[in-house]
Amino acid sequence: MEINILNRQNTVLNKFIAEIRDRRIQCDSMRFRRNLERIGELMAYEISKRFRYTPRTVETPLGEAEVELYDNEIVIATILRAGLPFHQGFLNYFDDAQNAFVSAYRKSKKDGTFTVKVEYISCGSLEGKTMLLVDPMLATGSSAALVYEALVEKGGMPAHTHVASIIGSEQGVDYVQRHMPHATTSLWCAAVDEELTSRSYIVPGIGDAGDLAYGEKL
Ligand SMILES: O=P(O)(O)OC[C@H]1O[C@H](OP(=O)(O)OP(=O)(O)O)[C@H](O)[C@@H]1O
Ligand SMILES: O=c1cc[nH]c(=O)[nH]1
Ligand SMILES: [Mg+2]
Repeated sequence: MEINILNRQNTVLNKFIAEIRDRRIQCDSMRFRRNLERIGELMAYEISKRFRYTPRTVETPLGEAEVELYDNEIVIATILRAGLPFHQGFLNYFDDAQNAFVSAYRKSKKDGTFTVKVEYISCGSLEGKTMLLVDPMLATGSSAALVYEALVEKGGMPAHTHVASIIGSEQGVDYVQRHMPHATTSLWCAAVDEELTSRSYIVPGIGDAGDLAYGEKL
């Protein structure tokens, strides 16, 4: 699996990551959502470098211009809730993409562990398409791997899947490498942190992305 960690190069992305991590800035939920969206836009640009391009001719008022355009059929798939602002960033650039939405949540057990439950799935055909599975947090990696399986079962097999996450953990990166198809999946993270808490929150991470974007849930 191709793995791309974007903050290994210093760019303006660092500022957006710093703002979503900073406890004094992240509590401004409108700015937090917009930062997830801005990171989605930057990642869309980076991922577009992997697409397949063919030459086209565009008529201008004064003549004809040659331009290379991608012809991948793109599906942007998102895990509710925290994925929504990130998804919007991708959709701002891939404005003609199809879209898929999946609900996944952590169901706690009495012993303090949890399983991830996938319930709602809305998607069209994925067969032969380029799927972008976007979710800002990759903690244990279970949500991404289970949602991928559920989407493929319902929509068919994409030609290639780009899993895009903002903050990953080393454990999550390792998990998706072991549980997703090697040849047809790429992973993109803005940053990867070393640790998880006993409740599988990323350290230093950002906290709970869904709550920061939309408020605490019961
Ligand atoms: O890699 P994992 O260990 O599976 O964790 C990552 C998941 O956790 C977050 O969602 P959460 O369950 O907090 O739902 P929310 O978006 O509704 O807050 C996040 O958006 C991922 O979907
Ligand atoms: O650190 C984490 C882990 C899962 N979900 C989050 O929102 N944050
Ligand atoms: Mg959450």
